[in-house]
Amino acid sequence: MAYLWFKTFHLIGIVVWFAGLFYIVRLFVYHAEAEEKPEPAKTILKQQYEIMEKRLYKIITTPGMVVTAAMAIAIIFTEPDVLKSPWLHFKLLLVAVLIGYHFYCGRIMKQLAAGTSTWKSEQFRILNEVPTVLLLAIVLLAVFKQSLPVNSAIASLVALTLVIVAIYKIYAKIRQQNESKMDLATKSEV
Ligand code: HEM
Repeated sequence: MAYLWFKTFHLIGIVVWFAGLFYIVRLFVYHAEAEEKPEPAKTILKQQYEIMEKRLYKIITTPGMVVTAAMAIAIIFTEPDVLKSPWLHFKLLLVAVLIGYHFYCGRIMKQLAAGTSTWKSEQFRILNEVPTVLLLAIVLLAVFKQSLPVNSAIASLVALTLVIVAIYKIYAKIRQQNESKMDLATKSEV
């Protein structure tokens, strides 16, 4: 019974952790775009994003990671045999990459606050897709376990990456068209 409780909170921790990871990099996009705004909007927006990022990281994202890991350890204590499963070893490898990504986001957050970040908003948009791919890979491993259909899993990861790239390119084109339209409208007003 304890095992099911731990698994429940393991899953809740994952939802919270990923909500934070996805949202924080979206805030980085807005934070980087604020650099291009005229004063005083630039300073006001940057200060606001700095506060939002810090709160999100400390109150949502990091606790989400801690709950996920703590509940995973509790599951392993109740079912130690699971440690012998090769799928878990591979999952842990991917989780290590995810934890690295988490702390890397913390580093970028500090650089943005110090004004030393060299990241462009477009680069943050691409960075934000890293956890999407990790999420699919980890959940596939956790659900299928040793019976994971490796070929289909790789195909679905490649398909997801291609869909992300296609959406990114279409979105970039739409943004570019909108910006050109706005430029034209501003020029005709002047
Ligand atoms: C912090 C490191 C983690 C460890 C040590 C860990 C370990 C475990 C263990 C031992 C189970 C129970 C497996 C079983 O029922 O046989 C489990 C379940 C699960 N984990 Fe994790 N996990 C971790 C992080 C994650 C992350 C980051 C995700 C998602 C991105 C995830 C997704 C899942 C899912 C979906 C299940 C339920 C699988 C099922 O009921 O069949 N885990 N995890």
